[in-house]
Amino acid sequence: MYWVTPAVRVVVGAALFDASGRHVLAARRSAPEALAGRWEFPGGKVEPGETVPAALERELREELGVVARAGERLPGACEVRPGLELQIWTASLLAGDPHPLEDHDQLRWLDATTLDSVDWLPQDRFALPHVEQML
Ligand SMILES: Nc1nc2c([nH]c(=O)n2[C@H]2C[C@H](O)[C@@H](COP(=O)(O)OP(=O)(O)OP(=O)(O)O)O2)c(=O)[nH]1
Repeated sequence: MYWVTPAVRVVVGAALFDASGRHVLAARRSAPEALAGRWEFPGGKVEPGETVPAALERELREELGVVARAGERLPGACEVRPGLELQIWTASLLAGDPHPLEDHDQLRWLDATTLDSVDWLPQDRFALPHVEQML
């Protein structure tokens, strides 16, 4: 008798800070229908063989058209669904202006006073106190 540990796939979301470090980017999902209209940290699934920072930098290029550098992982994680774990990592914007190229229909830079002004996906809320401390 043996047990197989199910593989957990990571979704990485970016707490992307602007050059001043005083604003973080929130993105409003346009799909799928169940998530549309809710706000999240832009990102996506880590591909097999890819590191989490590399996935985060790739996703920000694809989704927002920007060059960003991954920083550190924020404490905690959330199970989006069985086998899928959401981690939030910091990222700094190196080049480009973010545009909602894929998966999102609105972007918003938030500061410490407006961080809670959007309708965050519940799964993302664990990261908000950590992000707030950094703004
Ligand atoms: N990117 C992102 N996804 C999140 C967050 N919070 C959250 O629950 N999710 C969920 C939504 C999706 O079910 C899943 C990520 O899927 P995704 O569609 O963004 O991933 P992906 O770009 O790699 O897309 P695909 O390979 O499935 O086409 O995680 C978040 O802050 N950022």
